[in-house]
Amino acid sequence: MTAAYDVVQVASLGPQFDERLAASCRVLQAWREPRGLAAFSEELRGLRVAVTSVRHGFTRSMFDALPGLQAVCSWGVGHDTLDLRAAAARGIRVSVTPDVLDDCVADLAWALLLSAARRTAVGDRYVKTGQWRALGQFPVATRVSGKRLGVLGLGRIGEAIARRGAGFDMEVRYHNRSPRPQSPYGYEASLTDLAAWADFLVVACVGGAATRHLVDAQVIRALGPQGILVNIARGSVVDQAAALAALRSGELGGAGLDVLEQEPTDAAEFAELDQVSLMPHVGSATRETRAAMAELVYDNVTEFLRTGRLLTPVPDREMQA
Ligand SMILES: O=CC(=O)O
Repeated sequence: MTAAYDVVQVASLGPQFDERLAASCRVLQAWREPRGLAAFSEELRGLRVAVTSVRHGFTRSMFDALPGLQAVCSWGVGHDTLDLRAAAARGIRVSVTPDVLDDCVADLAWALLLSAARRTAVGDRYVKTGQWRALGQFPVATRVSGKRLGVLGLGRIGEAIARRGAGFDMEVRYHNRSPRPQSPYGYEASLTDLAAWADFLVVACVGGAATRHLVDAQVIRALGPQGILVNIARGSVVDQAAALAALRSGELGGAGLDVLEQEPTDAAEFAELDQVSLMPHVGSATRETRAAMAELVYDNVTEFLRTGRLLTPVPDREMQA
């Protein structure tokens, strides 16, 4: 029996992507179907590929609804919302969109670092709300150039963040599960030691259970009253309650956070903290990078349908983790 569909798309990835994919293969656009996947059980029987995003994820029940599934192509570099164990158990391959977003995520890490240190977001409000004229000189902030940069997670994004440190004359060290022998940067075996050494600690590791609250009260205390914490990875990596308490008491100097434990949020608990710069989880959100990510999802789907191979599969060791 021939399948009615080749691909199920869980969520729209933008009209351009949706139309392009629908023009090249038989796609069930599941978000348009209020009846849910179960209503399509016959037509989905031979379906081989699912398209999703890190935001929409892919759960065990989605795998269960698709008995013929061979590959999941996800938009985004993270895979913490994709059930990799369920995929591995059935030999289903999973692709994400690495590499193409490294520069933009690294740029945003630096934007947040600079904003938290030099208070650019606060200064913007200061000028626009008339405080400059009313109150006079803006308070002095924290120097960035020549300082010490610690990177938690020296993967592709961590590397891009570290490279930018050279432009600010910074010494860079990092912490990973294991050292990277080819890396030009110093390795700290203990995250607490890295935080105690660093002026700025940037979190760039993967999310998920293995890294939950890796940045805990002890690491935050080690970073200290002059230290600034930047997180462009996942909110789950930082113990947010501990960070908030340390920011309020002055035990931590400042923070630049693109990700929080709950998303979306109005983050009322941060409202009074001028030493914190927030962004709404937009590390990769530039026109250019988002287009490149969509292109890579498309290329993975069409390559798999043609050859049975994915271009950017999640490595086997991470599928088993
Ligand atoms: O958070 C975004 C991503 O994983 O790409």
